Parts: sequence; C-alpha cells; structure tokens
Amino acid sequence: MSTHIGAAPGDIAPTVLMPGDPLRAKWIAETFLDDARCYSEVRGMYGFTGTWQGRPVSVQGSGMGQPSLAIYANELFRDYDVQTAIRVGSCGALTEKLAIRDLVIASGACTDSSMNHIAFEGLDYAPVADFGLLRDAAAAAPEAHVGLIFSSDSFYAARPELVARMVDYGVLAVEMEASALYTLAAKHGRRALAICTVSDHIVTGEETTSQEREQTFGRMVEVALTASQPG
Ligand SMILES: O=P(O)(O)O[C@H]1O[C@H](CO)[C@@H](O)[C@H]1O
Ligand SMILES: O=c1cc[nH]c(=O)[nH]1
Repeated sequence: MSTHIGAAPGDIAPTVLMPGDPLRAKWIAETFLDDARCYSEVRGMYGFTGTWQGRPVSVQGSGMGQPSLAIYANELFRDYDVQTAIRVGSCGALTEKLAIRDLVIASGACTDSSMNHIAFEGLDYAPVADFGLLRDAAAAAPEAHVGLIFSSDSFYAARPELVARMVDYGVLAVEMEASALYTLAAKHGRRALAICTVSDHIVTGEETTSQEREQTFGRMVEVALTASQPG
C-alpha cells in the first residue's frame, strides 16, 4: 500500500483514468470496464481496475485541486509504476466558442498555483500534454476543442477579471488539476493528458447537475480509452 492508495503492487494497471470525482470513477468502472474490482476505498477516493477491450485499465479518483491530484499522481507514478494517466474531468467554459457538454482536450495548462514557482524557484515551467496522447485523442474526437486550459487553485475566483484576461490569450476553459498532472508526468517520465467536458458555462450561466457530472460525461471516457491504446 502507498500512503493514500490501498492497493498492493500489481493491483493498478499501467494506464489510469483520473476523474476528480470518486463517484465518477465508480461510474466509469461499472459502465466501461469488464470485471472491474475496487482496489482502494481510502478516504472514499475510490480506485478500480478492470479491462477495456481485453487490456487492463484502472480508474482512480483524484479529488479536487492540484494538491489532492498531486498526492494520487505522485503515488501512482512512484509506487505503482503507472505509465499513462488521463484526467477525465469537468470544466467551466470561458468563451462562447464552447457549448455546454463540449469536449476540451488540453494541449497545455496555465495555472495560478504556486507549486511550480516553488519547484522552479520562480521560473515559469510550461505544463503540456504528451504529444502522442494529444494527437490520438484529437483524432478520436474530431468534434473536440483542442487548446489551452486554466488550472485554477480556486473554484470561486477572487479576481474573475484576471481569468477573463486569459481568454484574450487563447485559454478555453477552467478546471483545477491538469497543470499538476502534466508537471508530475514530465517529472517521472510518464505520459499524461487531460480531457474535460464542459459542465458549466461562465459566459452564459448554463450548468449541469452534480448527478450529470457524475454519470453522463461518457464521451470523454471513450476518447480517453481510445487514445490510451498502445500503437
Ligand atoms: O469534475 P472534476 O473532475 O472534479 O473537475 C472539476 O470539478 C471540480 C470542481 O467542481 C474540480 O475538481 C474541477 O477540476
Ligand atoms: O473548476 C471548475 C470546474 C468546472 N467548472 C468551473 O467553473 N470550474
């Protein structure tokens, strides 16, 4: 067992999907995987392993925010030798180019987090997706928007006008974890990607329910599973 994941070595597949919501992890395992088995219930942050098209795949909840995601990503990479981690999250649309339920595939993630400023002593590191995963996800989802997202430390922004300024520089949507996932995958020499479904629209005010965020964002899961296939 690692500190926060109650799995034995070998219980977790080389490919892991990472939703923020542990109940979305349960829904993904029950809906998309064959023979899914729960390997961890520590803190209610469920993890499951099953197979998809005969290949082992795990699903591990990450919790909300980069500090929580970083705990699980560090342990998956360091203690369970995970090679590929794909976030399957929800996001808020920042521009009218996006509609509710659209897919956003994050080529890179801006952030207001201090994690990288501390790690790089004030230099700005650029967290980006693995190119092969990005290419394969974009090919699997021609309808998706591919571009920059903003990984915020705050769901309730103290200064929303600064988020709006990012839109002028091409940022499409806001979520809370991708930047840390991309950074940690690079640190460990592993592959990472974030695919998000627009759950609410910051411009129009439209939103989905918590039940919909948990159990209806299946298209991003299909795209993640397709992109994660070797070769
Ligand atoms: O739906 P998940 O994957 O949790 O992602 C988004 O939803 C949460 C906020 O409601 C944050 O974790 C954000 O990144
Ligand atoms: O972080 C998030 C996730 C979904 N919607 C938002 O507005 N922010």
